[in-house]
Order: sequence, then structure tokens, then C-alpha cells
Amino acid sequence: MSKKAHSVKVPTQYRATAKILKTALQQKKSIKALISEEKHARVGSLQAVLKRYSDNRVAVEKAIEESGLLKDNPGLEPCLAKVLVTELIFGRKQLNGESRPVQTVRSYQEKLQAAVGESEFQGKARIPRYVRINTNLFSLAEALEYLAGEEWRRKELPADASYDDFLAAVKALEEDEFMRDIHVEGVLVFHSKQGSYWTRHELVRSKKFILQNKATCLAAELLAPPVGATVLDMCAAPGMKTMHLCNVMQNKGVIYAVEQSAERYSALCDITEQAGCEIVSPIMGDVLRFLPERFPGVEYILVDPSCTGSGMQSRITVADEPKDDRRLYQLAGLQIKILSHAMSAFPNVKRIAYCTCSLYKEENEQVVERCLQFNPSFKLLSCKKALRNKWNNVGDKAFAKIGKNCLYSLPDSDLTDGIFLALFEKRPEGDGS
Ligand SMILES: C[S@@+](CC[C@H](N)C(=O)[O-])C[C@H]1O[C@@H](n2cnc3c(N)ncnc32)[C@H](O)[C@@H]1O
Repeated sequence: MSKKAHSVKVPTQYRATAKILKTALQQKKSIKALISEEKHARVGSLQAVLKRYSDNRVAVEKAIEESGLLKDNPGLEPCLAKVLVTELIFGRKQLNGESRPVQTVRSYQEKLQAAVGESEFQGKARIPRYVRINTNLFSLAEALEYLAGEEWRRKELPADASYDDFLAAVKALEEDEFMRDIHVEGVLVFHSKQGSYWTRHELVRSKKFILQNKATCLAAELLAPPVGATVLDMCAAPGMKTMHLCNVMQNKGVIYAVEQSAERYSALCDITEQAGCEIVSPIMGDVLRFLPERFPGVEYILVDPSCTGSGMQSRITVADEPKDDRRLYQLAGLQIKILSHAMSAFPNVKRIAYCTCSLYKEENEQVVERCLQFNPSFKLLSCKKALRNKWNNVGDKAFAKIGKNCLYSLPDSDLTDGIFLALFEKRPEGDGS
């Protein structure tokens, strides 16, 4: 290598990303918090590389180990090596500049690729890009016409297609194709590579299209408040499910949307206004502290409380996160309080949907079990049946009469974020069963 090449600097983008990764690993700080402190102009692309690393972490480590990259080059900074390998093998497949670390990693490309190729590890499941039509502002017909005009090819399934047929078709989507979701009216499914295309799209900016993972749309879909209903959304911000509920109700009826965090309440107000929600009444405060009379005539309730978020695929994790039992215990306590309040405080309530984006039973089946013990006037409905049996993953059957009625949507098998959902119905008076 020439002397000149040695003096070439590593591009700022790689250095800044490696610095964040190093701080996150050494100080056990969250990537999200570190990125928010970052002054670097291209925060978006920095975040994209870290997400790619997070999704392929095990394979990146394996490739570095098996190729001998760090062993042969002790001067190469390990976090910079991880960033460069992520970009070269899982990202743009090329590296910028001629700095020494870049040249070194490039010279290992074949060995790195071979190590990844032999690995049975394929990274996290490729989650498609889900786009939900906000029918307050744009109809399904208008959306389909727009997409046809832009030469997107619509892939259609026969009416009797099973859920497995649907999943196979989603996995086989070409980059210029899209499908309609099999469960949620108004959800369109695109290839995962179209993720950032839609992020920047004008229809998304104008809120005609909402970028919402399909799993999180199941809550409003299953709660299914009819047109004109009165709904309480107990933990509403930033308002993704509030907007969807509004669409399900065709923007007719009332939705009380409660949020306790001032900052998130402000986001809720902005989003629902921009999305043309005419029936949403945002209310700031702790939902447990309001008198039930503040929400007269509530018939349908959505309970989507704070949770660990262990099922969220958008999270960036750069090290194994041990289960934090203390935090889980605290969260589960609050979840039980809020769901139990929904069941006991509102005399006219007919149906309640409880959901989390957690995969821990402590926040899911156990919360359902405790709340049914405290509130025997409610029974569980089968989420799978509500989806015409076109579903595979249910709750843990060790929770008798509970597990089979609850639903999990899982990244690897359902190609979504990981979520849990339970649907309750008030028993008719005198029904003691
Ligand atoms: C999982 S997020 C809700 C996401 C939201 N449903 C959506 O789909 O966009 C939980 C929210 O509940 C709020 N929250 C938690 N406990 C609350 C309480 N007691 N009263 C009101 N809001 C609460 C949190 O501040 C947080 O914004």
C-alpha cells in the first residue's frame, strides 16, 4: 500500500457509526438515545447501518471470527470492523474511499462472504413494508388506481387462499409488486426493499398512506367498533391505532383518546388532526385518575399499555438484552391495573381489546389470567376464529382456556412485528359460565 493511501481518512459516516456502536456496547446505552444526541448530518443513514448490524449481528460476528479479519489485523478497531463488514456484506455491498481500514476489510470480502454463506443464520426475518390506507383521506379504489398508474403490479390470490398460501405469496413478492393483506382491509403489502421508498413518499407525508406494521392493525380490526360507536382508547399516543379505529368507524361516532405523557399527547393531537380524524377527542392525563363519567357511554375499549416492546422489529439492539425481571414485574402491575379498570369502571362496555408489542407471557397471558380472575363478568373471544381461522400462532396452551383464545403475531412466521392480542366480551347478565 502506498504511503499516500495510509493517510486517507476513514469517511466520517463510518467513523460516526462505529463511535455510536462502541459507546452503546461499552456503556450499555440504547442506540436510540445515542442517535438522538448525534449532530451528524446524515443521521438517517447512520441509523440504517446500525439497524442492519442489529438484524445481522450474529452473522457479522461469525464472519469476522471465521475470516480471521481482526486476528490478522490487530490494529483494526473492532467496532469500525463491524460497521464496515455490515455495509460490505449486508448493506450496499461496497465501501467508500481508500482508507486503510476500508482497504483491509475489502480485501477480506471473499472470506467474509464465504463465512456468511456457510452459516445457517440468515439474520432477522425480512419484514415486508406494510402501508395502510387512511380512508379518512383516500379510498381503497383511489389507492389502487394510483398504484396502477405508477405501474405497481398487483398480485392477487384466489378467494379461498389459506393463510399459508398468503404468507408464501408475500415471501415471493417481487420488488415492483404489492398485495392486499388477507386480514386487514386497507393494508397493502410491499417488498421489504421498498421500506425507505415509502418513508419518503408524498402520500405518506400527507397522511393518505400510514406506515403501520400489519400486526398492530389487528387490534382495531378485531375490536371492530361499529360505525357510530363510542370508544375509549386508554393509552393512545402516538395514535396509530386511534387513526385506524377512526377508519374502521368510518369517522363516525366518538373516540376518547387518552395519553398521560405531555410530549406524546402533543404528537397524538398533531397526527390525528393531520389524518383527518373528526371523531377523536384527545385527552391528556392518567386514564386511571379520570372519573368514568368523563367518558360517557363507552362501549368499546382498546388497552395498549406501555410494555417492554420485546417484539418490536424496529428496535436496534447491539448486544443480547437479558430479561429485566424487575421492570417486567412493574410493567405487568400497571398493565393489570389498566385492563382491570377497563373491565370494571364502564357499565356499558361490550368488548375490550388488550394488546402489547411484547413476547413475554408476564405481560400477556399472565395479565389476561389475572384480569379474568378479578373480573369474571368478562370472557375471552377466540382471536383466531375472529380471523376466520386464517391464523396459526396462538397463546401458550398451558394457560387453560386462555392461551388458545389469544393471538401472537410473530416476526419469523407471520412476517410482522411481534405482538400479543386478547379480545374480551362482557357476558350477558346472569351468564355465570
Ligand atoms: C404502547 S404505547 C401506545 C401506542 C398507541 N396505542 C399507538 O398505537 O400508537 C403506550 C402509551 O400509553 C401511555 N400510557 C401509559 N400508562 C398510561 C396511563 N395510565 N394513562 C394514559 N396513558 C398511559 C404511554 O405514555 C404511551 O404513550
